[in-house]
Amino acid sequence: MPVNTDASGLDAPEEVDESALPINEVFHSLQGEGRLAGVPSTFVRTSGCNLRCWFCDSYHTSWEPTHGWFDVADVVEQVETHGGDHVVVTGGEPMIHDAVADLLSELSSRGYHTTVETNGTVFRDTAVDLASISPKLATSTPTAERPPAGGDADVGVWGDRHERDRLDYDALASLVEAYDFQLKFVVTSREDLAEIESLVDELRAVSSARIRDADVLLMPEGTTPERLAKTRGLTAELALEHGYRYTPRLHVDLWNDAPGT
Ligand SMILES: C[S@@+](CC[C@H](N)C(=O)[O-])C[C@H]1O[C@@H](n2cnc3c(N)ncnc32)[C@H](O)[C@@H]1O
Ligand SMILES: Nc1nc2[nH]cc(C(=O)O)c2c(=O)[nH]1
Ligand code: SF4
Ligand SMILES: [Mg+2]
Repeated sequence: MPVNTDASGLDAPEEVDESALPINEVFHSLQGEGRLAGVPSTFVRTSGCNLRCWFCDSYHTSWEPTHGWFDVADVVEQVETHGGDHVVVTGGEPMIHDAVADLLSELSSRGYHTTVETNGTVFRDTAVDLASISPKLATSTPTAERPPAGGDADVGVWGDRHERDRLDYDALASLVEAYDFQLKFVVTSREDLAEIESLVDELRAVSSARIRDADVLLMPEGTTPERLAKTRGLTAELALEHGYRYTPRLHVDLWNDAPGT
């Protein structure tokens, strides 16, 4: 499915019904991140996000959302053309959309293994085989010194909103209690480790789920092999220091994070 260039925002046209989703792209690739890294998977990328990480590798779903509106049935049809049995629903933030719950249960009823890539701020009761949760750390917040990587959008209003909304322990607790999960943190700085440790401790305290250190994955920040070459050493070091897991970004190593990969 081609990327739609309607960048006018996320308001659905009048004629679009509630079962429609803003879709940025559907493509087949290898899962590049996390404990299913290397598994051939079809990716459904919704558009629109409630946060604005400065480093967002999907700028065209957050800072400048582009999309077309498609019914759940059309999206499922697109997925079926790619074959395979693993689907990754990502974004943008897929869980902000009501219709994503229908998409996931429809995919599941057709026998697909479903992963949701989510920032962990919204819980939905649906069919998720792996909740791949990436809570956002203080170092993700856009500032004048850390403007968005993809363009020159104004960080003022979004900096405050991102900082206010990036962590929701009720949503995080519901996600880890309801689903098999991984907690996948983007690392940009040594100071991230203390925040990750206290966040995981707090989540252990407020949820009934068992959270093992092996469920916590540290991922280097970067959308190019050159940038990853700079961030992965520190990320591996912090993973070893605490006993957390390290995850690579295979799609960046292999394909430079090009669209459709
Ligand atoms: C684009 S996000 C979409 C899903 C959801 N909004 C989220 O942030 O989890 C997919 C994954 O890419 C990660 N990510 C985004 N930009 C990144 C970057 N520059 N380097 C490393 N990981 C990044 C996110 O943390 C998340 O795990
Ligand atoms: N190959 C590949 N693996 C991925 N894992 C998570 C991705 C995402 O953008 O959510 C992603 C992606 O964009 N491409
Ligand atoms: S939460 Fe995810 S999609 Fe939203 S800005 Fe951050 S990385 Fe991008
Ligand atoms: Mg990506």
